[in-house]
Amino acid sequence: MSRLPRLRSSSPDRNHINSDAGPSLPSRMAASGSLKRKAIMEEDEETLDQPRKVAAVGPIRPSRPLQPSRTAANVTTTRGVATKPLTRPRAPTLTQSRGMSAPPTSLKPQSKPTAPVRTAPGRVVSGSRPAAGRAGADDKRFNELQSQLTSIEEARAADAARLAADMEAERNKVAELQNNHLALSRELATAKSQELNQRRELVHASDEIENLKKKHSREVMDLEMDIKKRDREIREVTEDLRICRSDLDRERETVSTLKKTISHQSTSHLTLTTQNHALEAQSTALHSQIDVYASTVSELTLKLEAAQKHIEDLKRDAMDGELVRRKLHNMVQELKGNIRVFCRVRPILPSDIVTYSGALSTSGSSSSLSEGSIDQEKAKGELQANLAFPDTRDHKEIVIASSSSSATGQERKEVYNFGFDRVFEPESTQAEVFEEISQLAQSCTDGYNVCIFAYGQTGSGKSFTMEGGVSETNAGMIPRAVEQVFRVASEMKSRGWEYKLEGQFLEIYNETINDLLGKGEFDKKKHEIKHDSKTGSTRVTDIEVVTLTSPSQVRSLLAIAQSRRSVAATMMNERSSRSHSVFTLRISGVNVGIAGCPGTGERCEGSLNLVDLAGSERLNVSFANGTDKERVRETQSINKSLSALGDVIAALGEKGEKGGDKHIPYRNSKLTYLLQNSLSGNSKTLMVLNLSPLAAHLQESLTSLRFATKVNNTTIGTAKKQSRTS
Ligand SMILES: Nc1ncnc2c1ncn2[C@@H]1O[C@H](COP(=O)(O)OP(=O)(O)OP(=O)(O)O)[C@@H](O)[C@H]1O
Repeated sequence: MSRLPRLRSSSPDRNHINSDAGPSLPSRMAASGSLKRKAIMEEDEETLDQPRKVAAVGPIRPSRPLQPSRTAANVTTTRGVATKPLTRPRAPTLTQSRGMSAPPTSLKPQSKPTAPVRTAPGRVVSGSRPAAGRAGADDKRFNELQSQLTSIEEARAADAARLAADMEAERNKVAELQNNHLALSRELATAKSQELNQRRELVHASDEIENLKKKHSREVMDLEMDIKKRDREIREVTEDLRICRSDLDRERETVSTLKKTISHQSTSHLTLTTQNHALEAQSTALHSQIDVYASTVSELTLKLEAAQKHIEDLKRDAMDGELVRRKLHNMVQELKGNIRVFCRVRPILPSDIVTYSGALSTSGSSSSLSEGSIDQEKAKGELQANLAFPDTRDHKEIVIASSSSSATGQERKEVYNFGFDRVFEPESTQAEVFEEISQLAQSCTDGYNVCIFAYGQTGSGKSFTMEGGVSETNAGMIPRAVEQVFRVASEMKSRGWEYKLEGQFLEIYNETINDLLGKGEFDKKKHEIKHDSKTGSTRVTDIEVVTLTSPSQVRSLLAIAQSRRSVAATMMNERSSRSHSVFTLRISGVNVGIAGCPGTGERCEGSLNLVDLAGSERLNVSFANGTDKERVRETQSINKSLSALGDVIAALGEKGEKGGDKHIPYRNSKLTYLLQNSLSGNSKTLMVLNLSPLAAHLQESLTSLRFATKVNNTTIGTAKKQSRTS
């Protein structure tokens, strides 16, 4: 049996297959860059290395079928690999012809028997026997051989025929196999191309799977996020639901409440409907009444219009009346005298009893003199000067009696009688004093300059009169005047006037001005007095001018001034006694009118100067030894300014009497220069003479009384005052 040569596929062929399958494969691998795909490709290659059923067919050359005519010896593979030759059919074994190893190719009679016949390579038929002896045997033998040969030939022919038939059969088989092979090759090619396609599809599928995986992971992430979002939403919705439920519960409660209310209201509604019907009936009745009233109203409206017109006329009359009142008030003040003098005697104080206990004839220590006790009253009687107030109706007189010893030793009694515009006894209250002063405060709001002095020796009650004590009843002239001005300003609003109030507070110490309301260091700033001749106003440079909004504010300003003065005081020197203090309240008003009645635009500017003068005692009384130079200087300065004040008032009096261009020595002191505009012209001046009730101060009191009388006899303007002196 011949076998088909086994054709193995070599690695180049595999490469060929691979190259057929894959010129695009590596590039795809490179393009994808995917390790996984590479692994798949390696796996593919390994799969290709596996032995296959079709590999025995040989390399894929479908276009070259096997050649049936090629002998086994000549058969080689296309790659030069030798294949086994087809097996030659074996001839029947010849037992007689041992030397013949192979049959002759053709059977021909030999013409030269001597010649060795080479039947087969290496074998030679020998012809060395003698031809004669052996001719018959040879012929016989030859014949035998010939017959044998013939039979061999025949056998051989038969074998050849059989062989040819076998060959033919083999060829047929080969052809069939080749056909099969071709068919299989085609199938293989088809299968390979399918495989390639499948591989491509596989790669595509891998890519797609990869993409799908990515997409899937993205989708999974999206889904997870979505789930989280949904979870959040669910939580929110749950929270909303919870809130909604609670809202719903509340709403349910509200609804039930409302239902109850509705049921109540429907009941009320029914009641109201009934009432409404009743009211409608009433309304109809009222409508008819309204008609009656409407006619009445129209009548009243006419009357009201007439009344309003009348009111406006009255308002106009009132404003005109206000002008008349001002004029009359001023005339009254002028008639009273533009310089007036009040005298006020303070009561004896417990401190006086302590101070002058040595002078008491009655025994007993000062500590035993409790207030209101008989001893104290007795002591007061002893200490008190002989003062009398005979004018019990008009309170205009004060009489002082004194006794002195003459050179001959005779006791001489003297009586001094003084008359003033008003004399206040020790029991007089602050309110009573102010009642007389309040008219001057009124003049101030009418646009006049007013000046009120408190004059007297140290401890006579000047500060008490001007500033007063802490309590309401003890409030002095300054807070009361301010309060009055505020009250008048607010009352005047109804008459069409609007006021602005400003205040300043200064002291004159040793002819130097100090700002008691200033914020800087006390006693350091230099201030100058400036007069405006056109407006008649006076201004002090660098002085703190405070806009006043309420009386309480003025009280706190007084406290500030007091504290600044206390800082400047020394143990030896009570500042308030040694300096003049001047509180100035400036009032500016404009007539803006009232509703329905336009203002006249009239303006007025007035000022109220409340002056607490320094102690008026004489130098030799205060400082008998006169060693303290500073205090001597203070006293000289005080005396100078007080005498300058007296000179100015006297000059004004002379001018009033005689007229003409009498020189008024305002510039002789800071005090008179400061008060220049408040002492002259249309100004009104009041001097409050404060007296000590003590007998010990009698001489000082008499000096003060004489000075005050001099002032009281002075006339400024039209009115002239009379006075009586002893
Ligand atoms: N009318 C009065 N009623 C009750 N106490 C008075 C009266 N007048 C003065 N005093 C008291 O007398 C004392 C001395 O008064 P005040 O300080 O006012 O005198 P002064 O003249 O201002 O003295 P100085 O010149 O030292 O300032 C104070 O304690 C005061 O309270």
